[in-house]
Amino acid sequence: MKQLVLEDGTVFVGEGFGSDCQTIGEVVFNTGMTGYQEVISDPSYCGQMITFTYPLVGNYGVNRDDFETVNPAALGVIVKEHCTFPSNFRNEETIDEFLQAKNIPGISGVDTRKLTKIIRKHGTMKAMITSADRSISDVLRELESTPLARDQVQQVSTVKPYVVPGRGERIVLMDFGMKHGILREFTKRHCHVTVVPYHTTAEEILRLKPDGVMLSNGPGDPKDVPEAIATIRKLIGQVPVFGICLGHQLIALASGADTSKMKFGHRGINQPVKDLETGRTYITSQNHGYAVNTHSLEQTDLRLTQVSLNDDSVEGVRHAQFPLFSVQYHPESSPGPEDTSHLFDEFITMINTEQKKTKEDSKCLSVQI
Ligand SMILES: NC(=O)CC[C@H](N)C(=O)O
Repeated sequence: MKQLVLEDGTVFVGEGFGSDCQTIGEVVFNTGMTGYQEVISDPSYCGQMITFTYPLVGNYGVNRDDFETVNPAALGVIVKEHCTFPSNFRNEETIDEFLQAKNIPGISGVDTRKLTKIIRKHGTMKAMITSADRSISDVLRELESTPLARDQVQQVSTVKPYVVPGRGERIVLMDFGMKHGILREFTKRHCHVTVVPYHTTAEEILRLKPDGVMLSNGPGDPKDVPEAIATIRKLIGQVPVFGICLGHQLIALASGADTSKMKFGHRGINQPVKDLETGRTYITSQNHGYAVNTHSLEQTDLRLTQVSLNDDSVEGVRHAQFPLFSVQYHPESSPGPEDTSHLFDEFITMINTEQKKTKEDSKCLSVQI
């Protein structure tokens, strides 16, 4: 038997599955009814344990296609029930086998809706999955003396740059813990993508002569990656930029706005977002625990373009002069609705418009000469 002990002393006893190891992390809840494979393998969960509000997890197994990264960075999985006989034509292994292979502990038999209500009330909490034999006071002492990691981006970003060739627009993708879905959206559109580590400087990026720079999602507090904020500050105005999730938060910080930690965040695949430019509402896929502070945008060149219909938090911004926009949610879905995948087309259109402008400017210049 295993136990999940929250830092406030709440204890849930259940059955262990997956890896047998002990883990300490931040518990966050995801409300998606499907997509557990993509969620568990999303690198933005680095340092966190995921609890699913949907009661049955693993019923279509784990397949070879739906990974968002090869080695998941989530620290634990908490479920009401995990399926041991998955049924699906793509099924390769059970969630239990998958978590064992990836050394991620799981606990089942937990009332995850009760757990979610506790988190909604108190906010996200530090917790431990450990053997049910350990005394609670002992576990609480260890929890208190173990700080949560703050170097998650460093843990999940690529160590070296690499290229995914294509004949289209040349994109430099800053990898803060990129989901494969983002890369997939660019390769689908025939782009030539150079993926670079999180600490790549603006000079190194501009030397690659990119047509556009994509800033990926990633784990942790955006303020923990000051080197990326400094890079982005230099890129703004030099090249078209598109940011997703952590990338969006870093753009805000680089522009002089501020971010803060939300009480329990947005994690799920049915989050409604209103586009203030068109008046349309989109259903989006989300996974974030930090948000850009709305009023902090006032003293910047960023304009608020999208808001969450659940809590009015910032979901999108656009630069007033330069070709740059970003969103807090995941237009690449994986998992979730594809309502906003057109944003990748908009980015490519933005790049092409900029290229045309530069060509016309150089023509004017040569006529004057
Ligand atoms: N998916 C993401 O990029 C998450 C961004 C950031 N780590 C947050 O939790 O808000």
